[in-house]
Amino acid sequence: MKSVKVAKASKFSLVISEIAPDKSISHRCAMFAMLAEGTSEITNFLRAEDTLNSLKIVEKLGAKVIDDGITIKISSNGIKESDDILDCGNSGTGIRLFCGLLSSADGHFVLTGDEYLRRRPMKRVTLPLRNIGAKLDGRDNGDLAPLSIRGASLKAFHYNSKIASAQVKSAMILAALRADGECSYTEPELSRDHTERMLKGMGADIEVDKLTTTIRPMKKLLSPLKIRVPADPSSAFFFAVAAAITPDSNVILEGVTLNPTRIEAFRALERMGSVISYDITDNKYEPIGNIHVKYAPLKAITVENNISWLIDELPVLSIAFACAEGISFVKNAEELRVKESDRISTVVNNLKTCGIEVEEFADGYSVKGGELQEAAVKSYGDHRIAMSFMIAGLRSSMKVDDVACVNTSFPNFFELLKKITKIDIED
Ligand SMILES: O=C(O)C1=C[C@@H](OP(=O)(O)O)[C@@H](O)[C@H](O)C1
Ligand SMILES: C=C(OP(=O)(O)O)C(=O)O
Repeated sequence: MKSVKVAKASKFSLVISEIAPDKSISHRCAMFAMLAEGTSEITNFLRAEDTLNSLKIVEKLGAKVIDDGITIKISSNGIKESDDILDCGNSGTGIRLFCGLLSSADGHFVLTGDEYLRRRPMKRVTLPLRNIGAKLDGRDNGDLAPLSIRGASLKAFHYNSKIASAQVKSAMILAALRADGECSYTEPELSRDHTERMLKGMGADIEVDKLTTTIRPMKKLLSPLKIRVPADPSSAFFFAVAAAITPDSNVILEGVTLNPTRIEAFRALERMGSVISYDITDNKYEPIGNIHVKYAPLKAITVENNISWLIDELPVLSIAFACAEGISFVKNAEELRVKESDRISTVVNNLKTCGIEVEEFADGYSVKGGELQEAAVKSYGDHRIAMSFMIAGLRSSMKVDDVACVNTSFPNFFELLKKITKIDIED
């Protein structure tokens, strides 16, 4: 799929029940099933490239996976050495969490990924894991994939992380489950907490006290997961912004996880003036429900706190900034530079191409609200950049090149966008 042309939209009113299932939770379902005794049963698993790669890896590691198209059943008899490399594709979550899971497994493993993933930093997990005895290596002294792991015994640890990263935290929690004593992990700001919630739900001995998670090693295998994966708020947010920038529009996004560490972008949109309500309908592992977003004129805001709670949504939030009155700022967001693309420069370059005044800083950018111009922009191979600028097209028409990357997280994005406007896909 080479490019997409998105036509300017007129007002719409939609209820969307088919938002892509949560990517973070789906990865964890596949991996955590390997720690359980018995069969985990997962419905609404995200069938997108990133998470299907994790599922394939789990199979290569010896798990039995039965998929009837609705429920995925995973049973494991311990992690086995694979006779092949383990390809995480585009997924930072995949590769970093597998580092934690495999550090103590019996055998030798090689993790790799696509050209984008092979450029992303891995020292954030390989160094702390090496410090507790893991035998991990890779290019640039363990910073770049392909990574090789020789499973080893791990020492108990107390780790103070300098970055609020759920991927690092989860890798260390997975390692801690098999370390030789009680471990703790402290982060500077709470990052998404699916790992803690899900593993606790499976019976792991994990306690969370503000920014510190204490983990006692597993004495026995955990209980299997029985879970329906909720919709992904990071995917839902594209359609929240669609309604927020299209006069007289509104959207109801159904069955989304309302985990407080995941809905900060909706809170930011509320601060900008959108009318948003939340309605909890379920609560297993975490609160789940519907989010209703109504158009209202937008005003500029500064986003600088709890950045990890909206890090993936910042590209499309920036489209809302471009449609708001005043200058919005993103600060403390240097982590954006090490995602699938350097999202500070890719957002800034594309907004400039659309005639918006922007300024780039080391840790963020500013966006002066104005009129988005019809333009042709690039995805830089990054799914969130591709989808963000397709949403910008609802305001001004837009051609976005290189959009196959959308399949990493949200394969039915195009189908849903078609409910709002006309799109031409060039294969
Ligand atoms: O743990 C996770 O599932 C994720 C954590 C975040 O990355 P960091 O841990 O690098 O902040 C986020 O950007 C990513 O999309 C998913
Ligand atoms: C950063 C992302 O994912 P990952 O780190 O898993 O590649 C994302 O989905 O925006």
